[in-house]
Amino acid sequence: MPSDNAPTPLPDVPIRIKRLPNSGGLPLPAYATDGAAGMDIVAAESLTLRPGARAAVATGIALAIPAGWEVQVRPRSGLALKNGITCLNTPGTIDSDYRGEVKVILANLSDEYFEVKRGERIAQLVPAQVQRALLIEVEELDDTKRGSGGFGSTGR
Ligand SMILES: O=c1ccn([C@H]2C[C@H](O)[C@@H](COP(=O)(O)OP(=O)(O)OP(=O)(O)O)O2)c(=O)[nH]1
Ligand SMILES: [Mg+2]
Repeated sequence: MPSDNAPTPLPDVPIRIKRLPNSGGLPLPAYATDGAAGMDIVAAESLTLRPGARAAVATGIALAIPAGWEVQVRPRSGLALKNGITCLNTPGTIDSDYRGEVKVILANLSDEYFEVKRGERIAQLVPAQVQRALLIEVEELDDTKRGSGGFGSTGR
């Protein structure tokens, strides 16, 4: 049971989507369950990924994401765990001004060939609000306890 003080979910962000000529018969990205964070997106082509290979896989869709937002392309854990298939550039970034076909850059980290079948769900899309930075160039930065320590400097 949700508690009485459950936070209000953010409203759905509207994103215009266009089917491209190669999308015939394919479903649009969709949430698999009511609580799914990502919309599963399917491959619009079939291909074979040899061990260690990567490919930009067509999805048959293009988006117009509202300004101030992006869409992240993330791997599916089942493909990762069972087949060693991930998105090489995860999370992939779809810019709000990109109007080309959304592609999923799959990599086969396993030692077996992997068949991507057209219509198979290969990744998931998550919209995210983007905060842009204003860079302020300075001569000196303030001191901190960490300083330039990093990359395991605090121990395991
Ligand atoms: O997984 C991805 C990542 C990117 N893109 C598209 C949409 C994105 O807006 C564009 C550019 O992506 P990114 O900025 O990550 O790549 P880049 O190498 O910096 O290319 P560019 O110089 O075009 O920005 O490529 C995809 O379709 N799928
Ligand atoms: Mg870029």
